[in-house]
Amino acid sequence: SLAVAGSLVLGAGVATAQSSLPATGSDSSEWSASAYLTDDAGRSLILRGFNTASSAKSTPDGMPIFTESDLDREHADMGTNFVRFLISWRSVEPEPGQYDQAYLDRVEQRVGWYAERGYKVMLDMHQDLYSGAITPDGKTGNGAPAWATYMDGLPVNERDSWELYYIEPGVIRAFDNFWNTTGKHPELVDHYVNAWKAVADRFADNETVVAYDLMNEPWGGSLQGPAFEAGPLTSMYQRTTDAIRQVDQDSWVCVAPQAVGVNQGIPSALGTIADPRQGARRIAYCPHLYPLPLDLGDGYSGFSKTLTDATIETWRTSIEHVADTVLEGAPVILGEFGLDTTLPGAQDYLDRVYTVARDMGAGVSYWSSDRGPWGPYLEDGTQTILVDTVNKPYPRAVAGMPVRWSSTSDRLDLTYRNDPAVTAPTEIYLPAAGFPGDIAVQGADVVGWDSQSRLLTVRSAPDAGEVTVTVTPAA
Ligand SMILES: CN(C)c1ccc(C(=O)NC[C@H]2N[C@H](CO)[C@@H](O)[C@@H]2O)cc1
Repeated sequence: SLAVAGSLVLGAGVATAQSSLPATGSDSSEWSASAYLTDDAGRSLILRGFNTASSAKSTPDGMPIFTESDLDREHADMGTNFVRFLISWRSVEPEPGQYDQAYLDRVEQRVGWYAERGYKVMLDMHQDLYSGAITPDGKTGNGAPAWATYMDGLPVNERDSWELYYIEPGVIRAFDNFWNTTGKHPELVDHYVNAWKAVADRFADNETVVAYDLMNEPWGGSLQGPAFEAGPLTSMYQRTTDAIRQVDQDSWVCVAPQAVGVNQGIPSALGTIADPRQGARRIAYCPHLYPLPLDLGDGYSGFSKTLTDATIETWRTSIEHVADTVLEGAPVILGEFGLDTTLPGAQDYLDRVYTVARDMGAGVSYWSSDRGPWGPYLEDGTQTILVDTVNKPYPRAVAGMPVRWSSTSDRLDLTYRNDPAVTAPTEIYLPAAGFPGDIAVQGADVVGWDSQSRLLTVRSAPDAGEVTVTVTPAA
């Protein structure tokens, strides 16, 4: 048990340091963050977690191959607080107009796992290649149900790499019918909109579900670029937002640009989305980042690194234009980024992207938690470099607007403009690796320390204005 006397937390070795500490040289980069998702207490959320999981694309019950003990391990090893949880239209609406409540029960059970561990959840209506129905074995694509898959008899030839199925005639036609580019199937987007409404109706009052990611990596079929993004994609997003708001006023609606090109840094032509809710908009922007040079296999080294760095900068400019201007100051969640962690320079790439995301104020859901060299654990459970990369001190929930923060393995510096209307404390994760013993806090009063979840909570005076908190191991 903890006895809290003033700003000292007795019995847990956490003290408010008196001496002034030199600021660490944090990695220089341009800070641009201006918007965050907030929790029910009004705190700015800094979200760090994974996509869970690609395995859900093919399981009969639509659930990821990811157990509650897998989540316990992720939480204990990395202190994550967020998940982009993959759901699918085929599972929500297995037959036209019939919503599978047993499936939503399974989703709600997983959401409960995350809730019990202090996570926030974004539900991702995931598709790749439109549907499992594009090939007879059902193993190539995922997302749409078979009844919504109209290829009009056009072929889907076998391809060596999965991405190339996107340009197969049958797949392009399935997308063209979904977007009603053919003029033959206006009902498909109607169904998609209403499937989302059914999901939102289930989770509207669940404070753990903080956002809905309306479509994974949209593809326009024969419509590409502005004709697609500013046309049927923006229209579907608006219709879905309007439908969700009929049942859920408070969850964030997250919209993503088309994947091809924008994942690699090309500007998006997505149109604005109006939010009919009472009060401030709750539209977020959820792009992905996959620099093309990294796909060529040279890793993050040499000329590939030069090109990748250029991609990251152009990508950031493009993302911030859409978030700040088109979507009127929308918070950003980097819905996906990742690489084979065994590639040369992988550690530097991971550090670079997490730094850029920090400075953009972006949440991050790494692709993905699935076992293998891309993820935190190999098939046999061995850790990859990702575990120590993610397992760093970070502020998870801030009682105001973050101005800047940085951390190393054994130090965290956070400056924020205190919001006197937010009474909940600021919450900071401190890994045992860097904080094995007593903890020193400068610049704020310690409210509590939870040694199980390794969460430090601190509070400033309501009139504190701009606050700088520094947390280090006690001398
Ligand atoms: C041609 N098109 C439309 C295309 C090509 C490649 C990707 C992709 O690699 N995406 C990156 C990762 N995202 C998915 C899951 O959302 C993963 O399977 C990919 O590795 C997307 C679309």
